[in-house]
Amino acid sequence: MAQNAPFYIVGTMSGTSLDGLDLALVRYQQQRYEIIDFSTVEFSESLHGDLCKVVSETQMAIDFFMKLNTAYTRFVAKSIDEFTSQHIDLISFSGQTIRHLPQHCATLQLGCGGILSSLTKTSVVCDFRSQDMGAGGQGAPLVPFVDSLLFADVAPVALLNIGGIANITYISADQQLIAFDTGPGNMVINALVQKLCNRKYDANGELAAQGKIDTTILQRLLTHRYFGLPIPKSTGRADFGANFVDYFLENTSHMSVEDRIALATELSAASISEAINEHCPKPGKIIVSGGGKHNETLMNSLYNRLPLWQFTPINDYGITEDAKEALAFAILGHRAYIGRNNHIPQATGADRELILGAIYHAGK
Ligand SMILES: Nc1ncnc2c1ncn2[C@@H]1O[C@H](COP(=O)(O)OP(=O)(O)OP(=O)(O)O)[C@@H](O)[C@H]1O
Ligand SMILES: CC(=O)N[C@H]1[C@@H]2OC[C@@H](O2)[C@@H](O)[C@@H]1O[C@H](C)C(=O)O
Repeated sequence: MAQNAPFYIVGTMSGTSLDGLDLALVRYQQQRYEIIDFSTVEFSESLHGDLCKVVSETQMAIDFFMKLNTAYTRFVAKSIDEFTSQHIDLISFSGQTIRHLPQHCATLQLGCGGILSSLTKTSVVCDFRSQDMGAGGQGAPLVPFVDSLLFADVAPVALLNIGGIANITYISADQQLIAFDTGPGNMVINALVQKLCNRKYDANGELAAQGKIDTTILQRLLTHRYFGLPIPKSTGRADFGANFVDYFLENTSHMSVEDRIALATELSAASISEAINEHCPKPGKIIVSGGGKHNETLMNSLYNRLPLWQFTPINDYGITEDAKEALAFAILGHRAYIGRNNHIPQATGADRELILGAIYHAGK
């Protein structure tokens, strides 16, 4: 291939919110990555139901799991096929995390890169997390590598992604990087809204805006073990899934729906801002991405709690806020494919720098 010929990558991301599959078509040319197209494909009702089941049950039949693994992979293949008519050189497949137990050196993503490669007749990079874990890392977060590639010039800067789980990358003026998951982003809010209002999420934070925050219970919730752990650290449903939501509901049974959702929203804002105040020494720009950016009540609380930080739209850097993680995986996968480093060990606690991702070549 001519050295300056464009190389097209599809990055996939389906995160802890289980709201669908994000796809970014990314062009790599002259050492630059550019998003050409982006789409979110909602899971079908039956796939969504099965995914919810698999992430919430502790025991499950192996046949159910295996069939779901293939069904999810077929869904990804079909979604990519319908997403673009552009010839694709590489798919970078993040998989769907269904369990994350870093203390046991265990993280499990649904999705089979080999099947995806055969179905799409395209090379696939997948399984980004396991090698990092084997080297003593948390297996997450991995996007900080991309943050450092794209945003080191504007340091001091914090990149905050508010998905189901919220995570932060901080790059200091002297280019030191720290990164970790701060705790719940939308995960607890979504669970409450789904349980109490039969809606998917609190659109624009409107329910939370009508509630009052019980600061005593908020302080109690902030004593959760995870918030006190040292960094680097990562989390997921094991910490903030069904068990935590049950605990939350028990402690707030006297409260109105709006007050409960306001409290869950404030828990996210408080845990994010306390983590930033504790670990990010010098305020600078803060660039927010992920679906939580659309929750105005959550964002207003962050603006109030972080007055010294300069909130800057990620769109100023040519990236739409919903597309960032899919773009990031496109970049991680492409780097693996061309044999270049795509890993920052201090973000995960790994003991060495690696090139993360397993590669399935498409064949002729
Ligand atoms: N208009 C909106 N108002 C409020 N919240 C919204 C809105 N749009 C999206 N969200 C929230 O954002 C969530 C999706 O965010 P996102 O796609 O970034 O998460 P994810 O990638 O699944 O999670 P993670 O980054 O933890 O893997 C939705 O489930 C919802 O809670
Ligand atoms: C194990 C896992 O899938 N972790 C996700 C999750 O979603 C957000 C947060 O928790 C982050 O640690 C990670 O995803 C991002 C994309 C990452 O690896 O950087």
